[in-house]
Amino acid sequence: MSVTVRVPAKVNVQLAVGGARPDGFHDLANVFLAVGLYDEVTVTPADTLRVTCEGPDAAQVPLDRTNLAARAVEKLAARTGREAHVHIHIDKDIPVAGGMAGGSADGAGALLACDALWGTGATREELLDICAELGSDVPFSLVGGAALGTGRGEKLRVLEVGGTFHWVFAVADGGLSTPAVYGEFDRLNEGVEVPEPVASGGLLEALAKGDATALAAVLSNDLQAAALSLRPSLARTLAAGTDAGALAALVSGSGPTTAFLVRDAEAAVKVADALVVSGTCRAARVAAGPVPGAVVL
Ligand SMILES: C[C@@](CO)(OP(=O)(O)O)[C@H](O)COP(=O)(O)OP(=O)(O)OC[C@H]1O[C@@H](n2ccc(N)nc2=O)[C@H](O)[C@@H]1O
Ligand SMILES: Nc1ncnc2c1ncn2[C@@H]1O[C@H](COP(=O)(O)OP(=O)(O)O)[C@@H](O)[C@H]1O
Repeated sequence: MSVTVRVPAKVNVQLAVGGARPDGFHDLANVFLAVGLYDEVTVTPADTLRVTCEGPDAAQVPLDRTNLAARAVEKLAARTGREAHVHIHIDKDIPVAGGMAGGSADGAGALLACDALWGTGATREELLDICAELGSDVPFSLVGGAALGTGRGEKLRVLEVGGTFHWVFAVADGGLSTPAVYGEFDRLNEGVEVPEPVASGGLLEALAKGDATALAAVLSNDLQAAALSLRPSLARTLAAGTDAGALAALVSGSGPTTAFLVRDAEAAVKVADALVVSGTCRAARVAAGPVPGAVVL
């Protein structure tokens, strides 16, 4: 018997970053939107813990115990007094190290899949606690939809969204390390009093109304300057998307994936084609959101 869970990628429509905390993390006002690009995680009983992965970026995914899906299963097994003896298979469509929380998606997916496989009876709160231990973005991968993440991003408040937003994602060659981008943020802000991160009222209103034009005017990412500093060529990708008619362009989270908000599904195809023709990215993907978080198929 196997259980398969489907988990979406995310884009940060606002990522407000505070100064570095004593524990090395940064306080955030992180407005997440789950979008329809998915990984599927399948767990099957086995003699030992094993991870396999397929998909265009599979070669970049670690298959040892550092894989977030393996770590999630080990944590759930330890908490519920079981052996973590499962084969985890990841069918990966989310770009790796792209600022779209693919590893977090696999962690949340493996957790939910093993919870169902083993019938642990863990509460939603217990599963969210394990997610928060795994990484700042993992709780949102479980919950999906749209949410404001505070603390290091793990404390979630679900947000109402009044419509569907259409996006194009330009996938870059190679990834960017999340700690390296936060480190570059600190370097760029040396000697600066970084303000407390606060969610924008206008942005929450635009989300609630489902108003893409209003959302486009207020999208923001405090990590964008750091990502561009480490990968200056992303400026050309951002320009190619806006030249092609995107309402707005920004780096997705820590990057290097760039995200383009567009008016509708038709505009998405046009902007994606133009991005590919521009030669400024490896691939362009079309997706809409919000979509639900991790679900058992
Ligand atoms: C930037 C964001 C935006 O949603 O995601 P990505 O764009 O990378 O997917 C997140 O903050 C990434 O969350 P996640 O990838 O779960 O990070 P974690 O595993 O918790 O932490 C990895 C490292 O990132 C840095 N980090 C992470 C979160 C945070 N609030 N402050 C930090 O400084 C720390 O250096 C930490 O050691
Ligand atoms: N299941 C997983 N899928 C992808 N990457 C993983 C996974 N488990 C651990 N990792 C590690 O996490 C790093 C960040 O990957 P990912 O979560 O895709 O990007 P990001 O943090 O930019 O959203 C990768 O470079 C990889 O070493």
